[in-house]
Amino acid sequence: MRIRWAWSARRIVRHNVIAPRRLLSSQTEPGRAQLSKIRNIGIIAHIDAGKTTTTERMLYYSGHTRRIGDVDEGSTVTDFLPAERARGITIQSAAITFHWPPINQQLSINSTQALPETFNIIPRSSISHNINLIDTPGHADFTFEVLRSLRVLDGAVCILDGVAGVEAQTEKVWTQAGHYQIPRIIFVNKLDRVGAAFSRTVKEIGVRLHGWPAVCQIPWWKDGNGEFIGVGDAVYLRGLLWQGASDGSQIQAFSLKELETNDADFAAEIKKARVALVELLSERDDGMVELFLEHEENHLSIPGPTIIQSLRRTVLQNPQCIIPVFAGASFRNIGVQPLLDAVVDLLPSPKERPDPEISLEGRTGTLFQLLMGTFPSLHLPSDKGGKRSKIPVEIANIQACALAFKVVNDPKRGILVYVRVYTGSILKGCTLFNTTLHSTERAPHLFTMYANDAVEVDFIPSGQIGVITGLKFARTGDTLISYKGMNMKSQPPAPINSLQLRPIHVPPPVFFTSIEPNSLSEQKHVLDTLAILLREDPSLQLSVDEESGQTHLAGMGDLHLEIARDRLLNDFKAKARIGAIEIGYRETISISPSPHSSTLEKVIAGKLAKAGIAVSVAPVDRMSKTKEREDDPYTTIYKTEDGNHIIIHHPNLHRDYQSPGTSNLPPRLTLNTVLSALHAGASAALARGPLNGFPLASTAVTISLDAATHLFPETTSAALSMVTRSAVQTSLRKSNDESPGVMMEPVMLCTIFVNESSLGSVVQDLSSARGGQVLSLDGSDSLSSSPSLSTSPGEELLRINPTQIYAPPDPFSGSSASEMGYGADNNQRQIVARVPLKEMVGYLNHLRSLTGGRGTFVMNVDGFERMSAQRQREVLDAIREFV
Ligand SMILES: Nc1nc2c(ncn2[C@@H]2O[C@H](COP(=O)(O)OP(=O)(O)OP(=O)(O)O)[C@@H](O)[C@H]2O)c(=O)[nH]1
Repeated sequence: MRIRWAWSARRIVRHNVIAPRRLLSSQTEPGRAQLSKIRNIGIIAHIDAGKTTTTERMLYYSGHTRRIGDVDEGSTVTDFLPAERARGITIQSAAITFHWPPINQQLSINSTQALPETFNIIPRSSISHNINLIDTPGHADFTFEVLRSLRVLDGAVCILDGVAGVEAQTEKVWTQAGHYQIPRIIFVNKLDRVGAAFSRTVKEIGVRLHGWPAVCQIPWWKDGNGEFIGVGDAVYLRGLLWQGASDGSQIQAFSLKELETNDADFAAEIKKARVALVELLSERDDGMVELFLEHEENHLSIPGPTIIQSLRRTVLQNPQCIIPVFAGASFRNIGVQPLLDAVVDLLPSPKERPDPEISLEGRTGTLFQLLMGTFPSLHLPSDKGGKRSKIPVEIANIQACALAFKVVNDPKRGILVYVRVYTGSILKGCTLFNTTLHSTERAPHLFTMYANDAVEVDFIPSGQIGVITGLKFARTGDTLISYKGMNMKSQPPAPINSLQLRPIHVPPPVFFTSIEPNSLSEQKHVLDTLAILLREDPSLQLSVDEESGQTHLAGMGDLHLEIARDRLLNDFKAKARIGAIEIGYRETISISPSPHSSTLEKVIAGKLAKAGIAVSVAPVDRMSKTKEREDDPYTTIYKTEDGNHIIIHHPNLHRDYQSPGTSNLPPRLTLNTVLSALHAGASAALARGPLNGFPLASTAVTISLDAATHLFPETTSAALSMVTRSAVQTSLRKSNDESPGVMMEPVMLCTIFVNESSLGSVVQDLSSARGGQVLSLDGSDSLSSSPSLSTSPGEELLRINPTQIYAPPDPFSGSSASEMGYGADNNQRQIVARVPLKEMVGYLNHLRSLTGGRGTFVMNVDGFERMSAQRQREVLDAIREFV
């Protein structure tokens, strides 16, 4: 029988429904969708696993596009930047909204009506859901793009290439998603390719992703070992056959009985898969044990929807020990509709997610704690004598709180700020306070983004993802608050004005390039464009070299900067010369000279400005051992990614600027503006070291600001910044004159995966030719030392024996352990090593040549390390030669 997908879903529903129910039309306008009918999901995977190809099918089957976009032709919806289309890779996360099942194909329940009692056994996927899909990039250089997206996801689909199996980048992103407690399901894609090995991939899931694969579908090969034509569904006990050369919307469903006549081996394997699935679920879910007993211990008689319920319960467990696995080949249009059903059926709605983490004045807690007035050690002005009213007014006034998780420059609509709302609703035209930039701006227009269409909406409710246009400042990663009574000139009271949703740590950039506008008249356009790039991607950093006047753009990897360069020159048509991409070395000082005091008295913009300061500098590891107290209200500490500390003592100025102590400040200055000025001055001085002009790392600057001697009625923030910069520069020079500083180089923590047979040569190459330090081989010690792949503190990794994992045999390989990739020679080994970044440039090609193309690796910045005099000379000679 040939059927459309939704009809087949209904057929199943009909078999399992207890009471009759009406088919009703549904009101599914996205802004009003009930929270339980929203899925905020991401697609994560290794580069080229097929994320974009799968996304395009999702949009097509959901009815949001009329033709299937093709990555290879450059006609996809989600990869919309010219640079992405040219390279066929995803760089920017794009969030797209669609409905699944399509509204006109659902077994719909009027959303205003109470759900029938039997709802809990109707698959959720019978009813149209609002899916917000975030496509994330797969390349390691864009890991922070992935991290930023992960923060707003409620669930994720991990796509694996059925030929390559679990790859290094997948493992990394999988683990990061685990840190955010994001429930995940897996789609084994590209099963149409020669060399596809479903079974081996399933076993790799168990071993490398540390969860029990729950095989929900098995591949269906024509005549048992021919072309990939469909899947065997272990949940609903049926075969689903896709017709070749069609758009994949026609699927033939075969019952087990039909299959037993036509393809008995396949039917037998589906039954085996069902037995394995029920057994696996019984180990983790009491509900399944009960069902099993209720159905007289017959694995095959348990209804499909109840299996889905059990799977859902296990997927939502934290940590997630069971990983549902689905099969397909998106490019051949096989397997995408059941995957969409699984998204709706198995992944959580926003209300099933843990309360989001926030930070407030450096303390962490959850948003719910804040809203309920139970946030730890929170002091609010309305607290009287330590007694607190139930929900303090400062908290009750929070009308909405959202995370700007992505800023995109759209050629037609201008800057789009993608937000996820966590509480309240963002209303069209409301005033938003940006707690990162401390700026207020209006949100003139709100949109829901469909595949090729933006629909203007009046509000973005809690749990939803939407787009704000017309914002002038908001950057990727900023927290936005709507606050009762706030106008463009006011802001929420402290500490609400410091609220940060799900803050993430971005490591220091380790590559940089110089940018010079072709002419003076081009300068403004170049700088404006750079400002947009930085709003989009705060892991890019911009600085101006004081001596050469050159602008430097720094980033996470060479591809990261290459893309920025492409966007600057090609998308924005900026006319500038861009230098070669180089490694960002640092330098540090060796000794701490005596403290230095300085006063500035100067006419700035026609007005006398006056300020004084006292500073001292020291290498961080040789700082005085008296521990600075972060909660001391008279000391403010900033720590930068480069390992620099800026410690500001302000003895007679209490940090809470609402306290009477602030009366020591000059007119128009608050303590916040004073601290920002000192921080800016010190940071500017640290941007260029006295030894070779590299930025400083691991350097501590201690600033003493005595209100009585350093502040005057004429003190301005510009004067404070200038005097601080010059005093810190003088101290750094003094230190270097007394004992020359040292250069530092970025060192990477690398996790490398190789076959047993190449282990020796890779380790040898790392330790002798590249000056790396091998920290561990496999084993738990490697995991504890590798932040990219480690679990959260206290979390134990599940170690799974692959022979205990059920997977159907691969027709193209034998079933012995060795042929499945678990024999002596093919055994995957993991090496964790610290290696200087310089030695890792172009490493992938070298690794491939050492491992016959099978080795993969991921790396993170582990910090900066002092260089020996010899290495320092070599690097400087190489740089000079290059220049
Ligand atoms: N044979 C086959 N090729 C596929 C399949 N899915 C994707 N491809 C091809 O694999 C290549 C990569 O696909 P993409 O969809 O761009 O992969 P991606 O994961 O989005 O890649 P990035 O955006 O670079 O991370 C393209 O050439 C696709 O045509 C599949 O099911 N079978």
